[in-house]
Amino acid sequence: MIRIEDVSLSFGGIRAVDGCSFEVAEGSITGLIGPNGAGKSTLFNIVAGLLKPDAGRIVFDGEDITGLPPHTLFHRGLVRTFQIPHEFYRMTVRENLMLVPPEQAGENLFASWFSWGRVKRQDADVLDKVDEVLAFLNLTHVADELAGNLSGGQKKLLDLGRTMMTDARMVLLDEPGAGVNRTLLGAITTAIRRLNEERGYTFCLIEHDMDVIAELCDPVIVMAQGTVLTQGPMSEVRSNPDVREAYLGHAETEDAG
Ligand SMILES: Nc1ncnc2c1ncn2[C@@H]1O[C@H](COP(=O)(O)OP(=O)(O)OP(=O)(O)O)[C@@H](O)[C@H]1O
Repeated sequence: MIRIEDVSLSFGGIRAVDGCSFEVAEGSITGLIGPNGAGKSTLFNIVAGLLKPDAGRIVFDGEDITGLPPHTLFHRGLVRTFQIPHEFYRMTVRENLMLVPPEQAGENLFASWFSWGRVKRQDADVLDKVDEVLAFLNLTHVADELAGNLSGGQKKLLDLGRTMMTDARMVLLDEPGAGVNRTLLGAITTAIRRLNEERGYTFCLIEHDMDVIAELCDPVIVMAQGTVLTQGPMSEVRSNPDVREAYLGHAETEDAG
């Protein structure tokens, strides 16, 4: 579904992504792991249209999408989970979901925020879907709570909910488990799995929690020093000595530093 072809990007002298190639197959939940500084987030930002690579290309559904802006990718069904902008914390959970109905606001969340009156007039078309998303994610009981009052895990669920409002097909998730307690982590992994199995979403997710990766992802791509070190099922990746060395080598470097 997505093919990353020999992509490179340097920041000054640092080769953050260095000749990186892999594919995310349609219908998969593909994990992207690797030690700190391996280039995972930079690669995500390239795929999501936030950074342009120095070389290489990104092919989505057979079309070259390299360098296309996020709102164009959004309309093609490629979405990166949103960091909820601070202003949105002063809106309720329900209002946050109402801001991203499929055909308009997600293109530019700030634009929709400034034209809130217009968005509200579309309520009738959107409310059913909002209710469905709230129920799916077990957020109905906090629907009228301000988003800023949610726990970290609930905010991540709301992020997923906003993705669901967009009819996404391919979702890039950046550390869905970071800073989330175990109970809500279970809710998040269940939601990801259900979206994959029941709605056909394809996921590519960066995650440092290996339990989350082992539970959800096949295949797992391991990046180190800007490129792919190895890939395969978690059981294989876990026992690969090169992977261990990449992580340990990094830890030693950090210890030394
Ligand atoms: N905007 C930037 N300017 C300069 N250097 C950057 C920038 N963004 C990333 N880097 C560098 O590029 C390299 C790759 O960083 P990146 O954040 O992509 O790694 P990562 O695998 O996502 O790491 P982590 O797991 O810690 O998030 C690192 O050496 C980082 O310091």
